[in-house]
Amino acid sequence: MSVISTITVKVPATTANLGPGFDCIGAALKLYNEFKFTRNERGLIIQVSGTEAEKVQTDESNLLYQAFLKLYQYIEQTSPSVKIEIKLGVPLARGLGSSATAIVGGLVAGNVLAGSPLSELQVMELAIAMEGHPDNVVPALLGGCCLAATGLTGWEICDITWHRQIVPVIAIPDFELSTLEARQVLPTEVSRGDAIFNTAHFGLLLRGLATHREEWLRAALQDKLHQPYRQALIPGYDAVEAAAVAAGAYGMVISGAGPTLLALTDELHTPGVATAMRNAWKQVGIKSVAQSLPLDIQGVTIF
Ligand SMILES: Nc1ncnc2c1ncn2[C@@H]1O[C@H](COP(=O)(O)OP(=O)(O)OP(=O)(O)O)[C@@H](O)[C@H]1O
Ligand SMILES: N[C@@H](CCO)C(=O)O
Repeated sequence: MSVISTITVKVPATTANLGPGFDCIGAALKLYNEFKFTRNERGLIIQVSGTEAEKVQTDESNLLYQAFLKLYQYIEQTSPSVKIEIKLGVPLARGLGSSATAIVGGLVAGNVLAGSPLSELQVMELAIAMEGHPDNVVPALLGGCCLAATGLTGWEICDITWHRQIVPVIAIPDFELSTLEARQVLPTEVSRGDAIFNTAHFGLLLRGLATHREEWLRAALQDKLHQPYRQALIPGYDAVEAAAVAAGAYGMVISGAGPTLLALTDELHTPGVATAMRNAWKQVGIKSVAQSLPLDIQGVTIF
């Protein structure tokens, strides 16, 4: 069997939670990180280019490399020495699944270089264990919008129908919010009322996404498990939400753990919603980049 000496893995950004689906739903977006691994006898080399490249670690602590090592640990083999070239398109710590791209990229690259001993399901389980929740890594691997739930013997993954007329618009501010910090503000227990609220609204979200029925979508994006606690970490949240809705969005939510904000709208209102979100943030002194990003339906690609 010939030994593979180089491989490139392209992994999409993801937006998790979609309001009431905290820690269980996410969608892949057409924004990518690319990771090239080349066997290299002279020890670890990590080179980074692209968006905010200077912020990524270039030593053994790099998350992408840690995931690569994890794969080899799991299959009980010594990892090869590699040169890694990272091309960043997904901004870091903004709620767009940058850590998931690194985890998925490192595991998938490691698996291919090792001769593909693990199935896609095994790689997915390792990725979920590393990230701690499934809602970014699963769509990053599979593409589209995915729901992950613990089954009786392992994870159950459902692909969620996303009506083609529903367009995501994201506004990415120029400040970071780590997932760790955004999880620390959450209560460990919630009331029965809040649990029922989210159960009902999550059901409504799934039906709203499938049907594009506007009144369902407008109501469905509400959440009581994480957003009320996280909004204080995102200055201007209320103003950006009001501007997005006034410009024609069905509603707005925090993308992942934030601070990126995600509005759902239709094709016609997309430019107006993006401009309104950017302007609302500008008025409170925050620079942002706002744009529509279609769903990626392919997930991780290898070449
Ligand atoms: N391409 C990468 N290579 C190496 N490490 C990365 C890469 N991308 C992200 N990371 C690591 O992940 C951290 C960001 O993870 P964090 O979970 O806080 O945010 P996120 O994944 O962007 O957002 P969210 O999980 O809310 O979608 C970075 O600070 C960095 O340490
Ligand atoms: N579900 C996760 C996504 C961010 O990684 C959270 O909201 O904390």
